[in-house]
Amino acid sequence: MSGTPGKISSTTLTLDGGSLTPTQVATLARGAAGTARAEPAAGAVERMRASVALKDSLLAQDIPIYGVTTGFGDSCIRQISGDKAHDLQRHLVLYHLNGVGPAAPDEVARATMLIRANALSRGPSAVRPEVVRTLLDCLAADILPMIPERGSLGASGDLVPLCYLAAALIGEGEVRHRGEVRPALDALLDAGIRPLSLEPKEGIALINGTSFTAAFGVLAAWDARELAFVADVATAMALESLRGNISAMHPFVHENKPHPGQIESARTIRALLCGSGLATSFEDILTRREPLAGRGYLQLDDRIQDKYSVRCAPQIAGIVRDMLDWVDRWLETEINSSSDNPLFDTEESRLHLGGNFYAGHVGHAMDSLKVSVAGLADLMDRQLALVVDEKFNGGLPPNLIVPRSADDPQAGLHHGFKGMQIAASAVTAEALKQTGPASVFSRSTEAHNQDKVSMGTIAARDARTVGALVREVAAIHLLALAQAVELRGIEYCAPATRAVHALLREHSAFVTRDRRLDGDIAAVIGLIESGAVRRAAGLADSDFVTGRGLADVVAA
Ligand SMILES: N[C@@H](Cc1ccccc1)C(=O)O
Repeated sequence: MSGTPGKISSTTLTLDGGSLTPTQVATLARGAAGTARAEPAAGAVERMRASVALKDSLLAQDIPIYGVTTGFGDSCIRQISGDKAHDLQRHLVLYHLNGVGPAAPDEVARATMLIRANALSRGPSAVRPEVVRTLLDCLAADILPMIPERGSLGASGDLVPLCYLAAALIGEGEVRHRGEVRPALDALLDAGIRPLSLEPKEGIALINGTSFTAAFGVLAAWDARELAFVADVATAMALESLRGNISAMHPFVHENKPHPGQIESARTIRALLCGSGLATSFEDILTRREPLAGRGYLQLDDRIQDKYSVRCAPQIAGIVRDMLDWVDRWLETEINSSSDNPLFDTEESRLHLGGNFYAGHVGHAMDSLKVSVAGLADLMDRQLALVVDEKFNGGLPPNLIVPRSADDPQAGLHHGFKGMQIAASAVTAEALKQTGPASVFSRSTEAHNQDKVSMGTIAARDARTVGALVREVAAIHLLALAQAVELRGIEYCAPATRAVHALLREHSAFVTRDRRLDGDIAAVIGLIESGAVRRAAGLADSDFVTGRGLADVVAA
């Protein structure tokens, strides 16, 4: 992950089509409404003007320009006269307004707008700078297209979803403006934004691209990074809860299998457990053990190594970290591309016809990412199963609720965290179910012009959904872990896990008797999503976005 967005809300991003980072997109998309400011770079404005001039000169020569003076897709065999070119763009937008499903959340709409504006700022799409400016003015005014989530093949671009963006810019249909649904035209006029009238090529340039898919992808990847960290926090707290063995996190182990993400997870867990009186080690176990003393067999009191969901946790969370390395690189390339067709080469004065609207890279990245992220839910659900179960939790009370004495009238009534673990298992199954690949489901469509498509939009939407489900599992798990470490004695916890426990306790009281916990879960989901859990564990936003790890910060 590259880029240093700092406080984007107080600055204006400059878009040149080549230097936007996923971090900038995620930060801007998730910032406060109306703070998303960006403008095209001077060089971008020049390039856009040059490609418009080339387009105009080719138009004047009656050369058939795909999507400008020809029909779309398979209908490219029909040329129309230049005087119909304006109307053609309008038809294009109208006949794709056929999306289905719920409207994409605001953060997705914002990310889509920023990514599309950046893509058009590269230059070869032959759109006027006004188009990019209008798009960015809407973003700054928080006028967001209502984009139905379903209907894109992720190839031929996100034609259907991006038409909703194009429609908003021309003042058609409805938008969400600071949370309120209203006619696009009213919102534009109120904000002092003149609706666009599309010039030839501008409609297809707006919609023939991967920006909606990439928006989901960037946000899913951002969530995955946060969740990898939260999984390490959970592992540290599970290890304390179970009085587990930190030796599995020793640098020697990980230097001998040096996947960087695995090393980073192990370092993070070690940093989180620094000063813990609950984590044990192989050396501790040796000092406690009774000598074999010539006997042929000895039942050991301690497990010398933990079950996989604790011992292999860095090898599991590390996969997400390592995967993000290449996923972020692919996303960064995608959002800094002309995902459009046709493209205008102003240096050679040539028109190029190609297939950059194919979202295959994002699709494959997301199909992989969602598998590894769902694996975190599986990991945490298994840890939780150990922590709540009196058969495995090393002396913690059954279901993490202190049993009443037999003569207490309430004895045997309380079930504590039993229901929480059931819910976590159900949500884990749902996350795992969502991991079926989308990119393998290519369908030949549109008169077999689009006879191989990416389905990247579905993959990216799945990946974001999986992230949300994993967050739910993590929230349930963290609540149980807060209970477990408190039962062990919070004073024995490491400072970092104690700080996480303190944050959780601000939102959820220790469970002394059966009570509903759904509100507590919702609160902790918010804490994970906003980065509050990570910050409590000691990793600030400024370090996180620049890729520094907890161990680097602690060592500094
Ligand atoms: N992506 C298609 C464009 C297209 C637009 C609208 C409908 C169909 C196809 C292409 O460039 O070939």
